[in-house]
Amino acid sequence: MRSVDEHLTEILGSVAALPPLDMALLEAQGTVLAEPVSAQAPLPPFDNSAMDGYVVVAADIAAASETSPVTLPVVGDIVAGDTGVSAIAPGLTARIMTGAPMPAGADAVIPVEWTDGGNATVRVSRSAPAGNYIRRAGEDVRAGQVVVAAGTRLGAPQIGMIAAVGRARVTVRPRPRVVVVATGDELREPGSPLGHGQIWESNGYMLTAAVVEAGGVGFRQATVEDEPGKVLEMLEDQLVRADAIVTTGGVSMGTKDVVKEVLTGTGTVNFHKVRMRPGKPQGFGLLEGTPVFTLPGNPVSAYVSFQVFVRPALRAMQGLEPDPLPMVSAVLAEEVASPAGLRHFLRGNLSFDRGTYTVTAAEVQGSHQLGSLATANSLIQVPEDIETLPAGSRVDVMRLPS
Ligand SMILES: Nc1nc2c(c(=O)[nH]1)N[C@H]1C(S)=C(S)[C@@H](COP(=O)(O)OP(=O)(O)OC[C@H]3O[C@@H](n4cnc5c(N)ncnc54)[C@H](O)[C@@H]3O)O[C@H]1N2
Ligand code: MOO
Repeated sequence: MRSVDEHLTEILGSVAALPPLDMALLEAQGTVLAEPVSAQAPLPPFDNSAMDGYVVVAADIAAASETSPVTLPVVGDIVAGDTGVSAIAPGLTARIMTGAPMPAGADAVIPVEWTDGGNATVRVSRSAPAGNYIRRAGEDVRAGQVVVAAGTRLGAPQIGMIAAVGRARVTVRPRPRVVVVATGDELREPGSPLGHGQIWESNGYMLTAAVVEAGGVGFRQATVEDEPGKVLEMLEDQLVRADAIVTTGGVSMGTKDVVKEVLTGTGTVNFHKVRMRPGKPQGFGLLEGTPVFTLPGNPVSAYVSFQVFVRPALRAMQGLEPDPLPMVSAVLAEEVASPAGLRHFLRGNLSFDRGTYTVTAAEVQGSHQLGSLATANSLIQVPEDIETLPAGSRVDVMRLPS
């Protein structure tokens, strides 16, 4: 038996970040930036108006008030997108729109609400300091400033930022393409009828969805029978399109545990019992350089194994830190028991009330009981050396992706 940490260390020692690719900005959504993106020019690139109103020389309206407005001749309109050079002489004003460049000579913007909105002349009924409602060049981003650092996952704000500095393409680590393979003669496709002893295939769906949640592209492969030749052939066929392969089922001690049978010693794949529950039987290795994770067949075991071993590896392949799922410290609502010597991952429900996280373990914790996983929002982690934790104890809780 090996520990969870030993197994994870072997995995992380064998996977590498995928080579970077140049991608169109919108295609890169959800990928991880492999280069720092910096601004070629300041943002905003020029001083501009923050309001629809009038540009003035502040000193000209220093005495303006509701009771004694100042009237100025309006010499023109400056709208956003104006490229011509304009200037304002003292004693004059021009109408200006939000985002339009400040004309030379003017040093303040008066919002239209402080005026009578006049066309030929305008009455200004409030004074303003120099700089009023002017957005200065470079006050958002300085020229040369890194706006999105390498290693950042590109969400909507980062994509907006990169476009704002004029870039249409970026160098990113692509999403890892992960082929998910479910094995088992008893498995039938959801949507088809079941005979006695058969069940609908669910791990393939669940793990493909988990791959997507972890930032990868999931390809669910049609179920294969427990026939060694077919399983090996199918796995080898998948290598052309896979950055990683995840299998589920066929790794324990049964006579039909074909994944273990065909992969033991193939490439660098090896099988181990890991000191955890659920998820004890695990296999991992490289097949022609591609990481292969052979997860157990019990649905909750497969899911927990994915979160503990596969997700960190997929993060490393994207050039991210192989962090575990976000963890919080919570108070146990009820006592839990845990097997000696195993790290126990219990399905739980985490809630936050008046500054404290509380977690309640699901009533049933069998590794075949998917029902209690589908209603859980977290996994309580009980360390190997603990057998009982009374209500009120502090525990580490992993939040499941939502
Ligand atoms: N003698 C022993 N028996 C078992 C041991 C052991 O140490 N000694 N370990 C148990 C543990 S722990 C686990 S976990 C399972 C792992 O078994 P396998 O990985 O070989 O998985 P299967 O036997 O193929 O299936 C187990 C269970 O899960 C259901 N299953 C499998 N694939 C799917 C799927 N794609 N969708 C839905 N359900 C699936 C399958 O029907 C079985 O009920 O071994 C224990 N046995
Ligand atoms: O580990 Mo099995 O994964 O306990 O059911």
